[in-house]
Amino acid sequence: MAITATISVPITSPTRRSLASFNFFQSYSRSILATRQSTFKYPNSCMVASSMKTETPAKTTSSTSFLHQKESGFLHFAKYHGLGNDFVLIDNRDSSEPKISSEKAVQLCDRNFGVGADGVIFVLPGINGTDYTMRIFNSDGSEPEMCGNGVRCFAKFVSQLESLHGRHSFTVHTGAGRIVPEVLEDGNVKVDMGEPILKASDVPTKLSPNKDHAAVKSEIDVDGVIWNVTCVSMGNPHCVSFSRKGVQNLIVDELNLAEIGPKFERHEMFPARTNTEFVQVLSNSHLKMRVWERGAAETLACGTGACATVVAAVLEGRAGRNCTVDLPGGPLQIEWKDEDNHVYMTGSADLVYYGSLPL
Ligand SMILES: N[C@@H](CCC[C@H](N)C(=O)O)C(=O)O
Repeated sequence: MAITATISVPITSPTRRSLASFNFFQSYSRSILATRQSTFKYPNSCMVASSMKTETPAKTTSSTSFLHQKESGFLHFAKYHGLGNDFVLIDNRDSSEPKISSEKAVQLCDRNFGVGADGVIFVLPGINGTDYTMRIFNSDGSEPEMCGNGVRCFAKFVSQLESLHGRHSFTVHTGAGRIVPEVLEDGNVKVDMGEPILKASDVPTKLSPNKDHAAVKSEIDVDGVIWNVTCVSMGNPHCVSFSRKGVQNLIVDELNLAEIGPKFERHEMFPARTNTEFVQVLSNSHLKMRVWERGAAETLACGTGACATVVAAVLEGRAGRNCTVDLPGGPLQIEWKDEDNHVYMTGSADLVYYGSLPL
């Protein structure tokens, strides 16, 4: 099969993983049409959502951009990552149905035979009064309700599509309800992730509630080992563990996630499967976390997981409401605010490259 792919690489140096993806194109393409470009091109905006808030909303007037190419038969995408949790982003603003199927998303996410990513994210028209809708397929093709690193990447992608600069925010409809990302002056993204769901049956978990309808520091038998877990939903389900029988504070680097992660993910106590966070407390405001994601295996970071971790740490009395969470891919700042019960996540989201593939 003759495949023609184009890639535009931003001036920032690509990560180890993106180089792998770049190599994929090199080996699979009969011709590579585009190489490095030294500046981003910000196109004219074709759709700016009504409730979008911008401070100093400067719009450039440069004519075309890679992302606005519309040849039929080609899928144009941007590859982004949030702390190494990487995604293929697709501009789907002209239709409320995703441009590709979940099966195709699985192929794209394959790190050997595809682009390579933890998920595929679509920017769709807003519903219920929001500016946009975000949908996502995990790398196994399942569709989660929400993705924290993904929504930061989504925000940066929308900023590029709409040529927005300076500080600005917009509303995003997700399976977890209305989420509000705000792109900050320094390029980081702060996201109002809404309220955590603690009622055990809503997480969902079959573990018996033991504190205000929530499962907090509950015992669970995973293949003969007794772990303590607190279950939290950030729209998607999380099971957070700081300890297991005989070990009061986990040393997360010692854990074999490839072995234990799948056993949590498909444990009978989690009817919708679960994401699992393994957490080491470094101080009252500093946590170290590794994650086994539902539908995506171990990833370098998980935004909803970091939020669930801070909520669980507060519920177990292990840390305060404002924490830095160190993930294998880098840090996230998480605050569970007392005043409004919302969780706020701040972190980076970076463009890796643009690409095209035949559909
Ligand atoms: N990595 C994401 C979470 C993605 C969804 C998750 N795998 C699920 O199935 O719930 C994040 O940053 O939150």
